[in-house]
Amino acid sequence: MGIIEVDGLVKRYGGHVALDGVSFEVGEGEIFGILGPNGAGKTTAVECLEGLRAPDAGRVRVLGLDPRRDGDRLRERIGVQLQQTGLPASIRVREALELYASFYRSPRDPGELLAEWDLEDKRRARVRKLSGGQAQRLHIALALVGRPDLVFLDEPTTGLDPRGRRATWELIRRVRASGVTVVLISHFMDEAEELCDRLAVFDRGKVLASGTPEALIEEATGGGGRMRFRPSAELDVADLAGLPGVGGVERSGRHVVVSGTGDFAAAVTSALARRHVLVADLRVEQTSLDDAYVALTGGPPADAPADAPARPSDRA
Ligand SMILES: Nc1ncnc2c1ncn2[C@@H]1O[C@H](COP(=O)(O)OP(=O)(O)OP(=O)(O)O)[C@@H](O)[C@H]1O
Repeated sequence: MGIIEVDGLVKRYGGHVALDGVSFEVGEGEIFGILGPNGAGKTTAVECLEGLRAPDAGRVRVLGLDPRRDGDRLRERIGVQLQQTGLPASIRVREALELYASFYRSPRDPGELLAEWDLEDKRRARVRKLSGGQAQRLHIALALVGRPDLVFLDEPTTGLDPRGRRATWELIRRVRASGVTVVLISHFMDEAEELCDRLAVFDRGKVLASGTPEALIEEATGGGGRMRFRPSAELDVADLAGLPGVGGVERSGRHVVVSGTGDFAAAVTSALARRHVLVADLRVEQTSLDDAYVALTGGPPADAPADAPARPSDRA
């Protein structure tokens, strides 16, 4: 049985269909990603899971409970990271954790959470004075106070610098390692590929695809990768197009870009060697979740911040 089971979920706002027969399942101990462009229905789906919205049709079970009927019991066992906590602006970090702890029968020790989320130095700081990264970490710590079995993290690394993002990824992995199932809403494809065991791509109220990042990449793009290089001598690109596994060859300025599957890179390398052509600036990239997302939704994440870190490529 899944920790979350969603089958044929429909939610309308007036005449607008926000969720149009959504189905997916989340297994125990997974980090499950919910991806999709703005307005795809991600928040609406998560709100239905948390019992905050009543579905118009379909079946939703979270930890074996019906979120609408058993909302109180469910909320004792889930943690929700909110972008805005609605905390009084003058409250201090430690007080916020103590306040949240008071809502639960057997809460985590606030001091332990301060240490775990690197907020010890800030325990007496007012919440409104925290930096973006510190506030983000506090919001996650608050979601964990009640020892949840399942936690919903909404864009947990938005606004963090690259080091902060990696540190947060590590902590999210630790949350999972402690036995908590994680549902992660994200616009960052590198983050989803790095962290998620499985994920669902939403678009216009439907789930376009779900599965492991690897399966999604394979399904949406056929897998494979791209090779980009600058040849040392004139090269007839048509010669490369017929090699085994090669799907496409194009010129990009002085560079040649070859895409393909299987052992295409080895075939291209030996063809070049036979023609005594050397390569410079060689870069080989595996097809990424970003490519799969673009293939599925027809565009990049609509609101991915312009300074979103580029996906690291495998440089040969
Ligand atoms: N309370 C509401 N009343 C009317 N329409 C709403 C309401 N909430 C959301 N919608 C609409 O439902 C659709 C799905 O919205 P939702 O917030 O679930 O998308 P999302 O995928 O979370 O988007 P984002 O990435 O921007 O947060 C959108 O078209 C949105 O405008």
